[in-house]
Amino acid sequence: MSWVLDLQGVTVRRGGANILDGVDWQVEEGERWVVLGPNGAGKTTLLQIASTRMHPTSGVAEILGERLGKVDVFEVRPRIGLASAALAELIPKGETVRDVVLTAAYGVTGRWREEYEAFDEDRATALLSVFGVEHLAGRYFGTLSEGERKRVQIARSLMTDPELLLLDEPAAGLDLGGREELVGALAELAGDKASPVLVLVTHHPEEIPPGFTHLMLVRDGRVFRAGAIDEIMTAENLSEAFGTPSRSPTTPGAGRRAPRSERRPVG
Ligand SMILES: Nc1ncnc2c1ncn2[C@@H]1O[C@H](COP(=O)(O)OP(=O)(O)OP(=O)(O)O)[C@@H](O)[C@H]1O
Repeated sequence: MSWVLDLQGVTVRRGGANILDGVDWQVEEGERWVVLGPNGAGKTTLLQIASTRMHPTSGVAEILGERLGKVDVFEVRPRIGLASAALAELIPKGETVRDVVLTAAYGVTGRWREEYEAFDEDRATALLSVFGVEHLAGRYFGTLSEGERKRVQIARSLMTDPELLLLDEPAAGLDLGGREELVGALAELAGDKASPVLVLVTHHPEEIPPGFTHLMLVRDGRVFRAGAIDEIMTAENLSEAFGTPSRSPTTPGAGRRAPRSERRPVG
């Protein structure tokens, strides 16, 4: 079996503490994962490993069949799409939206002297159109609303036609309407068989779009529960992972997935 992600005993040690602690995680072709957990649980660190931006202190991480530490990460990165706040900060505010997407073809932020083919230009335009922001192609990235920026970032993350797409809190900073729209766009992505393997990091259960198949709950740098989303998404598991009293985690109007023990039979 060739896994898209295969982490075995992955530990990351920083400042005298294990911020990831013995993480085992296997992701297969076609799966759509949500990584959910409270602030500071280690979700972003996990994506840093999965995106080859960080190496484990101990343990083994294989990404798209390549073992971290034994592969030139710059060869693997074009196969991985990433949208995160840290990456967004690197995008120059005076870059046009079209170039924000286009420059992903070279894995850079900020257009300089690279030459792009007509094919690249067409793909960038098509991706902006998929996320409903093609009318913003000529605008400067710094002038966009937060919701528009998120859509542009996801379009950018798909530019290299990646095999694995990692989204770190894509709905952070959005108002309710913006979040609803983004969740809808992610649901479409999840439902499209041509989409890459998806990993969505969030700490809000109500931001989980329909179509996601697997859930990992992280707590204190460890995998608390992981598996098929319908099995793991229970009120008990969520309250234990978040250390909160058991209650529905969904908010009115936003909820897509009530936890299993709270769903009512239909009909
Ligand atoms: N370089 C570092 N040195 C020391 N501690 C670190 C370092 N990087 C991260 N941490 C700590 O590791 C823990 C996990 O951080 P991480 O950003 O992965 O959590 P997270 O689950 O993504 O949190 P959030 O939901 O708040 O974004 C946090 O307590 C953070 O302070």
